[in-house]
Amino acid sequence: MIGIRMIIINRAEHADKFISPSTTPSDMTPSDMKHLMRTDNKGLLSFFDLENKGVAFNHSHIHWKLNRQLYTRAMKAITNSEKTCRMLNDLFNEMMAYWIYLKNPNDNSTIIDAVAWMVRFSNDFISAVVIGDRSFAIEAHYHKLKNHDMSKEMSDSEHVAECITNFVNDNQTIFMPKILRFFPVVRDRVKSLKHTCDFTYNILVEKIRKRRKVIEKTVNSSNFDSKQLGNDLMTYLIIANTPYETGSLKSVDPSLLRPMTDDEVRGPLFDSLLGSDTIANTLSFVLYYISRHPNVKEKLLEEIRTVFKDDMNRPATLDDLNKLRYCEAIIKETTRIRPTAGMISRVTSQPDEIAGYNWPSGVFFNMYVRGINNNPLYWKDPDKFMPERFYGSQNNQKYAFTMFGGGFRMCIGRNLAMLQMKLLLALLYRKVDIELVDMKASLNLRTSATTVCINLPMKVIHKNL
Ligand code: HEM
Repeated sequence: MIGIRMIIINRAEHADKFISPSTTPSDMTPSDMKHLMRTDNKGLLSFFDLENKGVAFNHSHIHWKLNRQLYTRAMKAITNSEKTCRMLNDLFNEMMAYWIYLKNPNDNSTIIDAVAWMVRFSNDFISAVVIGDRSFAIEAHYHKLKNHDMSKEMSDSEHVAECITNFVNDNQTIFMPKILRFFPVVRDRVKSLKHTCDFTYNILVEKIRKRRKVIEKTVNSSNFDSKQLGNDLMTYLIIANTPYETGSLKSVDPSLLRPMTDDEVRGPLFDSLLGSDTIANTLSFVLYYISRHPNVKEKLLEEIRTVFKDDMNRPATLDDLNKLRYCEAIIKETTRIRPTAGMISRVTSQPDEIAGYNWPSGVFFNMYVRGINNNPLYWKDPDKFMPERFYGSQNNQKYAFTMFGGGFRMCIGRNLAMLQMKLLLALLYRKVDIELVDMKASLNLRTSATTVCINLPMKVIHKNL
């Protein structure tokens, strides 16, 4: 990256040294926690108001710790819930209806840009479960494709989806040294990203204000019961440090023992929307690899038939989730070969010996996930797409496969992401077949801090219409 010295780690056995362990007691001080930060904060984090907000980019140890605890607690409650599965089924039915409206009149197929639809689906799903308030990205996308007029709510949803994609596609900009901000090419990227952030922040803050009012009304009602409060991240954040908080917080800095401001609540919600885009890109890669491997598709269909038996119309449930083992293996194998998060970064917080050398503090390390995931040292026939390799204990080397990072800063949304990806894959292949429009075309990729798919033309063939 321009202006930044970076040490690349391409051996799994060296990663453990700079990816902090996740077992340190929560009352340890920042200096006890080694290498917690992802960047040295000389970039534009404060310009984008990310420096002490949320989790993913948070550079303030005390704010990160508070957000991480609240976020983790909410994700546990949200992920293991049948309500979450129901939302997924409902959104799937909605997307399927739009694909049928868009069907070619001469046959049973619809041509889609799989990435665009996966982005909208994930956006709606993550908004519904994390914010507790659905957005209208799927519906808005359909109307956009049909050139229909849209309500403000709908065009806002479509614009948020575009903003999130824009942010994820160019997130390296926020790490650029401040001095480069005024350089001609960088200036335009910073401007575009600033618009992206401001627009999305405003939409989120508007929703937070509305929710505060609803919560106030609920808790002031004469027959108030805490179960009436929503089971979503936004509610958990709004009631944190108020008498209505249900769990306790560990070793939080005394200055943060107060209700969070709207902008503070907005932080983890913004992180979640970014996570929705990561799901969408991972799913797009999964669809691509399944189309390229008919034998894998056949095994997937077999698993779907076994799990759903004769009823291909019933909603998918949490119970199905645990049975979809091959589905999970396909997702992991896709990620091994083509990870969306191809690098995991940390900055040394104190002098340390890493990969056989002594380093001072402040050194920027990047674990080259894609290289390690595909290294023949750890993987037999790494170029072969073989989901079955994730069945046994083929590889015991820690960090030989990394999908969600590790240590204190491991992905908070990993279980929710897996839930969405597994159930959606099963629902999709139950109802339709999906093929690449051009089997010879390679993936159209863009790599920033993550690798994304720019577009993916696919043909959806509707079964039983
Ligand atoms: C397939 C989907 C996803 C993948 C592959 C993925 C991957 C990752 C990776 C590699 C990291 C960095 C971990 C590290 O530095 O050790 C991360 C962090 C994070 N992810 Fe995800 N993620 C996904 C979905 C999600 C979702 C759906 C959410 C939220 C709803 C989410 C929320 C976060 C947050 C908040 C962090 C920052 C954690 C911290 O800094 O403490 N992710 N993710």
